[in-house]
Amino acid sequence: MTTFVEIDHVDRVFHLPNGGKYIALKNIDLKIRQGEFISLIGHSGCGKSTLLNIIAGLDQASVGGVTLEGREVREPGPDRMVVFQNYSLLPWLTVRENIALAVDEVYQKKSKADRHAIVEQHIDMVGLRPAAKKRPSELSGGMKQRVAIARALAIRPKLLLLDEPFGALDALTRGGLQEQLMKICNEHNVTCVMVTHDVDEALLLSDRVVMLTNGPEAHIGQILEVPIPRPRQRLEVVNHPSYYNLRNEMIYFLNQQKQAKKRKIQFQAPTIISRNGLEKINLEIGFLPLTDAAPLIVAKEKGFFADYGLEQITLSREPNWQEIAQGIATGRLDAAQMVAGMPLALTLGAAGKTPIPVVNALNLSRNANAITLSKRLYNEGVRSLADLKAAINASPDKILTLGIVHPTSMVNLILRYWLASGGIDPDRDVSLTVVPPTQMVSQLKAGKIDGYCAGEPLNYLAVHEDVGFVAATALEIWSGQPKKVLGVREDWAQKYPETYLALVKALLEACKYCDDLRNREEILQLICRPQYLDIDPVYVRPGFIDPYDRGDGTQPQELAGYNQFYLNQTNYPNRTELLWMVTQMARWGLVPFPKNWVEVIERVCRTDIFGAAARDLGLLDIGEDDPIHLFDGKVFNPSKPLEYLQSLEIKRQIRVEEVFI
Ligand SMILES: Nc1ncnc2c1ncn2[C@@H]1O[C@H](COP(=O)(O)OP(=O)(O)OP(=O)(O)O)[C@@H](O)[C@H]1O
Repeated sequence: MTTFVEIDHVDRVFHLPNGGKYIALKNIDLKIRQGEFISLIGHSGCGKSTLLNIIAGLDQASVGGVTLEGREVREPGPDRMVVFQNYSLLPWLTVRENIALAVDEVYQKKSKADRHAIVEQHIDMVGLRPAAKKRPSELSGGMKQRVAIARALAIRPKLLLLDEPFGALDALTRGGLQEQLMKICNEHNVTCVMVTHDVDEALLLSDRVVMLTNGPEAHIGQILEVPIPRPRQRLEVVNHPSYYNLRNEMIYFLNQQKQAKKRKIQFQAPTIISRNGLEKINLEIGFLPLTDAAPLIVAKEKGFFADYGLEQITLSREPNWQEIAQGIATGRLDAAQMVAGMPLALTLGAAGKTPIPVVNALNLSRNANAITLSKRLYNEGVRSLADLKAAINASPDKILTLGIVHPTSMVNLILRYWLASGGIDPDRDVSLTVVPPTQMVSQLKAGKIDGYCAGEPLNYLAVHEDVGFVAATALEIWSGQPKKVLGVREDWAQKYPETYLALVKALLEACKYCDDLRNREEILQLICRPQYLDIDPVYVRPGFIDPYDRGDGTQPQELAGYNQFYLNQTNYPNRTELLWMVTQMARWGLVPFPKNWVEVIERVCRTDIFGAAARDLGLLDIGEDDPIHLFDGKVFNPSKPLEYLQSLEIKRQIRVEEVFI
């Protein structure tokens, strides 16, 4: 993406009269393309206007900054025009004079006739010719806002900034103006950032909706791509297949922020409730709306948490894996469902982040990942990895984009491994991009990505919607691969040892329940409820209960063990597997390979806690650290990880360092 505006790690700290400080914005990082329409949405007071003012140059970031076409924004300028909710027109000037004032100021070198023509063109653009001689007091709210927009556009700003521009208008006027703005932006390729509270307005106008969390320290919680083609008609937008999904995502995010705020207020009261011999029985556990959240949902709904004394468990549905990582890092979440590599990556401080020791004493699921490629590739004859390589070779100018849910997820490591085994360099021959799971299918449908590696039900959804086919499943690449784990901070585990043990035991029981196939129908109904996956069970059945069609016309595939929660030593936090992940993260430059890898693995992989839980439950066959067999015939021998790493052909520069944890 060519960056037009870059908001580069912006913090805004306000110094308060009492000597304290208020951190309104924290680490806002966003790149905007030319011609893109971005909406900023979030609850009142979260910092939307503060951010807009920083982009406008009306306010300064305390940390980081903003660049427009590579130049730093330090003060207001005619290349950025702001349209405010209250119009800001000069009351003693007419419509024409208000617009002319800005035009005369900016275009001093143009002739009077040229300036006049610009003013008249913009009066027409917003349909105000009959009112051109009227003063603001003689205009309706909608007309005043049209003047403000015309005035802003007349000086051809590079960036149009709109702060709730239609907030004060009635619904009819608002609708008309939204359509006019959309038309003007399309015709003139205007780049816009708009603050709004209105979910439908954001979806109608935007290419991307940036959702801010509540302050203090508001940050970007989620970014939604709106894959609805332009030019847009309101009715077509509302009828677009992704509209209600996107709308639900936004409402869910906003509701969740509201609840988080409430919980923060309740936090004033003592938040640690000790009972039943446990240090803390009230836990907040994060999860993502994916099929493999089943053990957490079952533990709550079937009473396994309560059986182990954990009486007050809140399952918090999170928008993406970044939010899970942040929730654990800040202590907002006690524990979370995590992608398998996340405890390790957080502990090592992957990608230059501050290391946060996180431990795993329980694997929650295995397999149920797959690689989906687009129907377009299918129609070009791509069926296998070799076909994909041939397609890439045949079009060297076109770089395919493939989605992953998080850099530390197994899907990233598995997709990279699969590509590299076929001679495709995952960093050079294709482009990998992080997409929240909830947006994977809509981005594939919109042609923004050409495929992805993800968990279920995302692969089957692409097949069902006829936008993709499954090129390889986890069972074919590495049968039994770890998928989701239970992550908690190491200091949390030390502070609440009995609680942690109870949590592991309750979830082990839930995992066992999930792998009793007689319970699957019941579990399907539980996990699809609105507060969890919020999806029609029909989309989750394939692979979970029924076999599924891969979307390539072949017979439904045998999927026994595809969603695995307990059988075949699923839950053992296997050190060999973790070490393999270290090699892959080092292979792709996410982390250095730790000289002290034994220490790192022992620290993250808490087989001692798993062993204690298994013993208490009478489980004897708990698992062991066996070598790993992958689809390309290579065997990973844990006694020589560096040799293995060096033997891999496609890789980045390997750094071998002592890692201090
Ligand atoms: N000059 C200031 N000094 C101290 N705090 C400030 C200052 N300006 C803004 N804030 C605080 O920063 C936070 C963000 O304010 P901002 O106006 O950006 O929010 P907003 O999301 O635009 O809200 P709304 O939707 O209600 O307009 C608020 O908590 C506000 O009280």
